[in-house]
Amino acid sequence: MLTARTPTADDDRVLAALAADLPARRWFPVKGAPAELTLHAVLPLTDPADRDAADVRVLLVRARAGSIDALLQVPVVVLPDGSAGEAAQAQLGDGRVVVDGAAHPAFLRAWFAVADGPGGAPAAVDLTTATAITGEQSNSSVVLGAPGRPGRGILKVLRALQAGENPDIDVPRHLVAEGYRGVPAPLAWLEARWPDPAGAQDVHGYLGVVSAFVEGAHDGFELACELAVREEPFDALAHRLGVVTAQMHTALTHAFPTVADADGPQRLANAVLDRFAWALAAVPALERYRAGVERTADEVRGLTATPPRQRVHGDLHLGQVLHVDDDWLVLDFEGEPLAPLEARTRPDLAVRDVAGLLRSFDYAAAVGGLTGEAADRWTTSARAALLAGYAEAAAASSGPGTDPDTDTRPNPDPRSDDPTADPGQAALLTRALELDKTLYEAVYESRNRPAWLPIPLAGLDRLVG
Ligand SMILES: Nc1ncnc2c1ncn2[C@@H]1O[C@H](COP(=O)(O)OP(=O)(O)O)[C@@H](O)[C@H]1O
Ligand SMILES: O=P(O)(O)O[C@H]1O[C@H](CO)[C@@H](O[C@H]2O[C@H](CO)[C@@H](O)[C@H](O)[C@H]2O)[C@H](O)[C@H]1O
Repeated sequence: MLTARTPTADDDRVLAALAADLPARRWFPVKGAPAELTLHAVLPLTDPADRDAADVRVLLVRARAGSIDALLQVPVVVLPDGSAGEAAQAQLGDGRVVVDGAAHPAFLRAWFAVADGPGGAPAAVDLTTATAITGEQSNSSVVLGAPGRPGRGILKVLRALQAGENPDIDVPRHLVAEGYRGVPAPLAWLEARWPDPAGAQDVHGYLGVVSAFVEGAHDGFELACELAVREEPFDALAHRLGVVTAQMHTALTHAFPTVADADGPQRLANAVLDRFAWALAAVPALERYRAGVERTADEVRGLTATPPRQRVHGDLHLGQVLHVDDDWLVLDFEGEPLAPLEARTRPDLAVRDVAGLLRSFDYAAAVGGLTGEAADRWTTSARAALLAGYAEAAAASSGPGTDPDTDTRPNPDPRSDDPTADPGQAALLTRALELDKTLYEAVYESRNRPAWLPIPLAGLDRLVG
């Protein structure tokens, strides 16, 4: 466990040198508006026992703008000028340069020296090759080890730090402990203690995790977009994804408690209205959907009940699943990065994850260039396939180790103890959670990728326009 220290004048200097560059990073949570950056604390990672060790530090930078107040992890390596080549991120003007730490060998060696877990020090992971992923990510991932060689891992440097449990590490650890094989196994993780920006106490949380690297995997979103570009159906893949999602939900009910919720319909209706108010504050153009959102919330209040709440993925979309060997693996149990941790670890409705995947089909169709009827055709059949796969596997899960894609026995009633077994109620529940997710996406896109805001807006037109 690392412990933070108070920043020195030299740390301030490093941040000052980086200040212009940080807001341009994909993971920086404030886009299109100036953010106030302050150096909150520093986690020293330089090995004090090694006189030749490189100067490795993790800056904990507080970024504030409007309603956003995030504590960001910025790992850096400070090197003599001329030794960093093209990788230098900023000059300190005193013969030293600052280099982004995330994929730097000195940072990785120091990281593994203090990490915990079955792949921690001495590292079972090959640190001689490190390649940063350049993707649409809220965090920064670095692939460790060379292709086709043993000891490959993927380090995820969590960018917006949260105190307490980290579902992205805890959930896969629990699932693997349960014998579930649908997630990459966590190999090493790093925890730290830092002063709470909002209080006098120190808090503790995770800085990152290394998971087993899945060789030859295809990102689900890229795969779906490629098919959409060629107007080829995603249906078979969507069906299997529905199966895998239902199996993940079953495994989660074994690993974590479930909670019956007598006030489920009220709670969900209020949550949709709260989500709308939150989204409206960030994207005033959403006002035109008010009547439709309120109508949906009223319909939800009329549900007889909602299914028991359980641990869920929380932000399931095609970018969180990997296709490998004709199957899907699920990643990134962090939940919605814009939500507080407490909300992300609460038991929730499993159908939230199904709704997340359904939304993703709209994104894949749009990014793949499909419009009008072609987009409708592509998404409608993918949606039907996903829902069918999910329902079949939910039914099959009542028998041990069953898989609907290989099991030939007749299915028992999928939701015999589920109050939303009525198809109309189930469809309303899915629609309400899709609406909730689409409102979230409108905020996410307006903050991160304004050019993509039309995608959730088109979704809102369809759901409540
Ligand atoms: N274990 C893994 N094996 C192979 N690739 C992975 C693995 N974990 C993540 N990736 C790749 O890294 C990308 C980002 O990972 P993810 O955990 O979703 O990060 P973020 O929370 O920042 O979105 C994924 O879309 C996937 O392409
Ligand atoms: O960074 P995370 O993967 O944890 O999730 C956030 O970023 C996602 C974008 O990368 C965002 O997902 C939205 O865009 C996806 C395509 O890039 C699309 O497949 C999803 O359906 C859509 O919600 C996600 O919402 C956000 O939390």
